[in-house]
Amino acid sequence: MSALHVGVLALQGDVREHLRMLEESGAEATSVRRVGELESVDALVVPGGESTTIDKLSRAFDLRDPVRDRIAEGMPVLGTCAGMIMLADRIVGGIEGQQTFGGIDMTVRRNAFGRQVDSFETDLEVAGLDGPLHAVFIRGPWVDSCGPDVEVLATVDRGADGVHPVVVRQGRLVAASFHPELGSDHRLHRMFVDMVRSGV
Ligand SMILES: NC(=O)CC[C@H](N)C(=O)O
Repeated sequence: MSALHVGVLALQGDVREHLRMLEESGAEATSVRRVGELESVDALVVPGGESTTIDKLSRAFDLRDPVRDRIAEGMPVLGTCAGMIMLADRIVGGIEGQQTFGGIDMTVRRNAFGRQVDSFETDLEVAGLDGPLHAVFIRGPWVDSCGPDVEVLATVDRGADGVHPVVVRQGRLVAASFHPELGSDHRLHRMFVDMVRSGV
């Protein structure tokens, strides 16, 4: 089996943790900071961190358009937390002028879980995974609305605040509101690596 090269966008955020998770899931993982590095990978992870910073740096490093082009060509991408925001076609609660790579027909709400509970952990049922996934949310977004081509793989029930998608997939783009790179559960990374390997 030939090696699968998965990059982690290394402008800001949880880069090292994703590299480790990907390696432990059977991929060869490298950080991506330059266009040449982007060209050498089969798939990309956009980590959690701060979406406004990732947006600004991606433009400063001339990576924004190349990432958008690769997404348009079908490169698989896993976006987590701020990375989910970067994959959204639309944002609520962004700062003035904030841009995304886009690709998933959804509107995400930044810092959606509110001040009291902006960081919390829960056990999530995720479609396709065997048993609940322990999910760490750190000022994460949720999906306010999404188009018909978006598959919702997990939701969180916030009681009076409603039920909101927190893991979604559209084609070869997967986005999660939380931080699957924290802890020791590799199943979301493995699902992504398997998806990239199988080419569907
Ligand atoms: N942990 C995270 O990635 C937080 C995301 C952050 N609130 C943002 O808007 O980018």
